Amino acid sequence: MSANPAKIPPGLQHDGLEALSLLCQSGSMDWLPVAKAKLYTNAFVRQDGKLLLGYKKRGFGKGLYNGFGGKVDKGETPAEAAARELEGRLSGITAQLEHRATLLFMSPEITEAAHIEVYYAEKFEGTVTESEEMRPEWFAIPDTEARHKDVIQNPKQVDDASGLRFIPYDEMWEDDALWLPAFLSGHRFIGRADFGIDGHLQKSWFALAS
Ligand SMILES: Nc1nc2c([nH]c(=O)n2[C@H]2C[C@H](O)[C@@H](COP(=O)(O)OP(=O)(O)OP(=O)(O)O)O2)c(=O)[nH]1
Repeated sequence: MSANPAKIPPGLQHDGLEALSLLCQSGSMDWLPVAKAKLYTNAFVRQDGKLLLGYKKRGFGKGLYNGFGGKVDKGETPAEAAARELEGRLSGITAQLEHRATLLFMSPEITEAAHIEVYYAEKFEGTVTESEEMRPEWFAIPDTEARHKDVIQNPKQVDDASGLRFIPYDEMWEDDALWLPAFLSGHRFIGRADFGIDGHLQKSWFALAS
Protein backbone atom coordinates (compact mmCIF):
# COMPACT_ATOMS: atom_id res chain seq x y z
CA MET A 1 0.00 0.00 0.00
CA SER A 2 1.47 3.38 -0.88
CA ALA A 3 1.19 6.18 1.68
CA ASN A 4 -1.19 9.00 0.77
CA PRO A 5 0.87 12.22 1.06
CA ALA A 6 -2.22 13.97 2.46
CA LYS A 7 -2.11 11.58 5.42
CA ILE A 8 1.49 12.34 6.36
CA PRO A 9 1.21 13.61 9.95
CA PRO A 10 1.69 17.33 10.52
CA GLY A 11 5.18 18.37 11.56
CA LEU A 12 6.87 15.31 10.04
CA GLN A 13 9.55 16.20 7.52
CA HIS A 14 9.61 14.12 4.37
CA ASP A 15 11.71 16.20 1.97
CA GLY A 16 13.31 14.18 -0.78
CA LEU A 17 11.33 11.04 0.01
CA GLU A 18 9.16 10.29 -2.97
CA ALA A 19 8.14 6.68 -2.55
CA LEU A 20 6.54 5.99 0.81
CA SER A 21 4.59 2.86 1.69
CA LEU A 22 2.42 2.74 4.76
CA LEU A 23 3.81 0.44 7.46
CA CYS A 24 1.10 0.96 10.10
CA GLN A 25 -1.16 3.54 11.65
CA SER A 26 -3.33 3.71 14.75
CA GLY A 27 -5.53 6.10 16.74
CA SER A 28 -8.57 8.08 15.62
CA MET A 29 -8.10 11.23 17.70
CA ASP A 30 -6.37 14.38 16.40
CA TRP A 31 -2.61 14.71 16.42
CA LEU A 32 -1.34 16.75 19.37
CA PRO A 33 -0.55 20.34 18.36
CA VAL A 34 3.13 20.85 17.51
CA ALA A 35 4.24 24.48 17.60
CA LYS A 36 7.96 23.76 17.74
CA ALA A 37 10.27 20.76 17.55
CA LYS A 38 13.65 20.12 19.11
CA LEU A 39 16.24 18.08 17.23
CA TYR A 40 17.54 14.80 18.72
CA THR A 41 19.51 11.80 17.51
CA ASN A 42 19.28 8.13 18.33
CA ALA A 43 21.76 5.46 17.19
CA PHE A 44 21.34 1.69 17.06
CA VAL A 45 24.46 -0.48 16.92
CA ARG A 46 24.28 -4.08 15.78
CA GLN A 47 26.95 -6.74 15.67
CA ASP A 48 26.78 -10.47 14.85
CA GLY A 49 23.00 -10.74 15.21
CA LYS A 50 22.99 -8.78 18.47
CA LEU A 51 21.63 -5.31 19.17
CA LEU A 52 23.24 -2.93 21.64
CA LEU A 53 20.77 -1.00 23.76
CA GLY A 54 21.22 1.19 26.80
CA TYR A 55 19.16 1.15 29.98
CA LYS A 56 18.44 4.81 30.74
CA LYS A 57 19.30 5.46 34.37
CA ARG A 58 17.98 9.01 34.60
CA GLY A 59 16.11 11.82 32.80
CA PHE A 60 13.58 11.48 30.02
CA GLY A 61 12.80 7.82 29.30
CA LYS A 62 14.29 6.65 32.62
CA GLY A 63 13.86 2.91 33.14
CA LEU A 64 13.54 2.19 29.40
CA TYR A 65 15.99 0.60 26.98
CA ASN A 66 16.86 2.64 23.90
CA GLY A 67 19.48 3.36 21.28
CA PHE A 68 22.07 6.01 22.15
CA GLY A 69 21.44 9.68 21.53
CA GLY A 70 20.36 13.04 22.79
CA LYS A 71 19.92 16.66 21.79
CA VAL A 72 21.63 18.19 18.78
CA ASP A 73 23.63 21.19 20.00
CA LYS A 74 23.66 24.59 18.34
CA GLY A 75 26.06 24.68 15.38
CA GLU A 76 26.15 20.89 15.09
CA THR A 77 24.72 18.73 12.32
CA PRO A 78 22.59 15.73 13.40
CA ALA A 79 25.34 13.41 12.10
CA GLU A 80 27.95 15.16 14.27
CA ALA A 81 25.61 15.03 17.28
CA ALA A 82 24.89 11.33 16.71
CA ALA A 83 28.63 10.53 16.74
CA ARG A 84 29.23 12.70 19.83
CA GLU A 85 26.29 11.21 21.74
CA LEU A 86 27.26 7.62 20.88
CA GLU A 87 30.81 8.24 22.02
CA GLY A 88 29.69 10.05 25.19
CA ARG A 89 26.99 7.64 26.25
CA LEU A 90 29.14 4.59 25.73
CA SER A 91 32.37 6.21 26.90
CA GLY A 92 34.54 6.11 23.82
CA ILE A 93 32.83 4.25 21.00
CA THR A 94 33.23 5.34 17.39
CA ALA A 95 31.07 3.87 14.64
CA GLN A 96 30.26 4.43 10.98
CA LEU A 97 26.74 5.74 11.47
CA GLU A 98 24.26 5.72 8.61
CA HIS A 99 21.13 7.87 8.68
CA ARG A 100 18.11 5.57 8.37
CA ALA A 101 14.95 7.21 9.74
CA THR A 102 13.12 10.27 11.03
CA LEU A 103 10.74 10.03 13.95
CA LEU A 104 8.54 12.78 15.34
CA PHE A 105 7.58 12.14 18.94
CA MET A 106 5.03 14.14 20.92
CA SER A 107 3.54 13.84 24.37
CA PRO A 108 1.54 16.17 26.65
CA GLU A 109 4.55 16.09 29.00
CA ILE A 110 6.75 18.05 26.59
CA THR A 111 6.24 21.54 25.17
CA GLU A 112 8.29 20.96 22.02
CA ALA A 113 8.02 17.81 19.92
CA ALA A 114 11.13 15.64 19.56
CA HIS A 115 12.31 15.42 15.96
CA ILE A 116 14.63 12.42 16.11
CA GLU A 117 17.10 11.50 13.39
CA VAL A 118 17.76 7.78 13.72
CA TYR A 119 21.11 6.21 12.82
CA TYR A 120 22.37 2.66 12.34
CA ALA A 121 25.82 1.06 12.51
CA GLU A 122 27.08 -2.48 12.04
CA LYS A 123 30.66 -1.83 13.08
CA PHE A 124 32.19 0.06 15.93
CA GLU A 125 35.55 0.60 17.56
CA GLY A 126 36.29 0.93 21.26
CA THR A 127 35.07 -0.83 24.36
CA VAL A 128 31.41 -0.60 25.30
CA THR A 129 31.40 0.98 28.76
CA GLU A 130 28.62 2.09 31.08
CA SER A 131 28.17 5.86 31.41
CA GLU A 132 26.48 7.91 34.14
CA GLU A 133 23.32 7.96 32.09
CA MET A 134 23.13 4.55 30.39
CA ARG A 135 23.94 0.92 31.14
CA PRO A 136 24.67 -0.88 27.87
CA GLU A 137 23.43 -4.41 27.22
CA TRP A 138 23.42 -6.70 24.17
CA PHE A 139 20.16 -8.36 23.07
CA ALA A 140 19.45 -11.12 20.55
CA ILE A 141 17.68 -9.97 17.36
CA PRO A 142 14.77 -12.18 16.23
CA ASP A 143 15.65 -13.54 12.77
CA THR A 144 12.26 -13.00 11.10
CA GLU A 145 9.44 -10.46 11.37
CA ALA A 146 7.18 -13.27 12.66
CA ARG A 147 9.72 -14.01 15.39
CA HIS A 148 9.79 -10.29 16.31
CA LYS A 149 5.98 -10.44 16.70
CA ASP A 150 6.26 -13.45 18.96
CA VAL A 151 8.90 -11.69 21.10
CA ILE A 152 6.69 -8.57 21.29
CA GLN A 153 3.72 -10.66 22.43
CA ASN A 154 5.70 -12.94 24.73
CA PRO A 155 8.48 -10.85 26.26
CA LYS A 156 11.47 -11.99 28.35
CA GLN A 157 12.36 -14.84 26.00
CA VAL A 158 15.97 -15.94 25.85
CA ASP A 159 17.72 -16.96 22.63
CA ASP A 160 19.04 -20.54 23.06
CA ALA A 161 21.95 -20.00 20.67
CA SER A 162 23.48 -16.89 22.29
CA GLY A 163 22.01 -17.11 25.79
CA LEU A 164 20.95 -13.46 25.42
CA ARG A 165 17.49 -12.03 26.03
CA PHE A 166 15.63 -11.02 22.90
CA ILE A 167 15.01 -7.29 22.32
CA PRO A 168 13.03 -6.08 25.41
CA TYR A 169 10.16 -4.44 23.54
CA ASP A 170 8.13 -4.39 26.78
CA GLU A 171 10.80 -2.12 28.34
CA MET A 172 11.15 0.32 25.43
CA TRP A 173 9.12 3.26 24.14
CA GLU A 174 5.85 1.68 22.99
CA ASP A 175 6.18 2.91 19.38
CA ASP A 176 9.52 1.13 18.91
CA ALA A 177 7.79 -2.24 18.47
CA LEU A 178 6.03 -0.73 15.44
CA TRP A 179 9.16 0.23 13.51
CA LEU A 180 12.23 -1.50 14.98
CA PRO A 181 11.60 -4.88 13.26
CA ALA A 182 11.43 -3.20 9.81
CA PHE A 183 14.37 -0.93 10.69
CA LEU A 184 16.51 -3.94 11.62
CA SER A 185 15.52 -5.62 8.33
CA GLY A 186 17.22 -2.71 6.56
CA HIS A 187 14.23 -0.44 5.86
CA ARG A 188 14.27 3.33 6.11
CA PHE A 189 11.20 4.94 7.59
CA ILE A 190 9.52 8.14 8.66
CA GLY A 191 6.86 8.25 11.32
CA ARG A 192 5.14 10.04 14.12
CA ALA A 193 4.14 8.76 17.56
CA ASP A 194 1.92 10.71 19.97
CA PHE A 195 1.65 9.59 23.56
CA GLY A 196 -1.20 10.31 25.96
CA ILE A 197 -1.20 11.65 29.48
CA ASP A 198 -1.26 8.01 30.69
CA GLY A 199 2.18 7.47 29.12
CA HIS A 200 0.83 5.13 26.44
CA LEU A 201 0.86 5.48 22.68
CA GLN A 202 -2.38 7.09 21.50
CA LYS A 203 -1.78 7.76 17.82
CA SER A 204 0.86 6.65 15.34
CA TRP A 205 1.73 6.63 11.65
CA PHE A 206 4.76 4.95 10.10
CA ALA A 207 5.77 4.61 6.46
CA LEU A 208 8.71 2.87 4.83
CA ALA A 209 10.78 5.11 2.60
CA SER A 210 12.93 4.22 -0.37
N1 LIG B 1 13.51 4.80 20.40
C1 LIG B 1 12.87 5.92 20.75
N2 LIG B 1 13.59 6.96 21.18
C2 LIG B 1 12.91 8.04 21.56
C3 LIG B 1 11.52 8.14 21.51
N3 LIG B 1 11.16 9.35 21.97
C4 LIG B 1 12.32 10.01 22.30
O1 LIG B 1 12.45 11.16 22.73
N4 LIG B 1 13.39 9.19 22.05
C5 LIG B 1 14.83 9.44 22.23
C6 LIG B 1 15.41 10.63 21.51
C7 LIG B 1 16.70 10.81 22.27
O2 LIG B 1 17.67 9.91 21.77
C8 LIG B 1 16.31 10.41 23.68
C9 LIG B 1 15.97 11.60 24.58
O3 LIG B 1 17.12 12.34 24.74
P1 LIG B 1 17.61 12.80 26.18
O4 LIG B 1 16.49 13.42 26.93
O5 LIG B 1 18.35 11.69 26.81
O6 LIG B 1 18.60 13.94 25.67
P2 LIG B 1 19.70 14.74 26.42
O7 LIG B 1 20.39 13.83 27.41
O8 LIG B 1 20.54 15.42 25.39
O9 LIG B 1 18.83 15.76 27.21
P3 LIG B 1 19.12 16.18 28.71
O10 LIG B 1 18.98 14.89 29.53
O11 LIG B 1 20.51 16.72 28.69
O12 LIG B 1 18.03 17.17 28.97
O13 LIG B 1 15.13 9.62 23.59
C10 LIG B 1 10.78 7.03 21.03
O14 LIG B 1 9.56 7.03 20.95
N5 LIG B 1 11.50 5.93 20.67
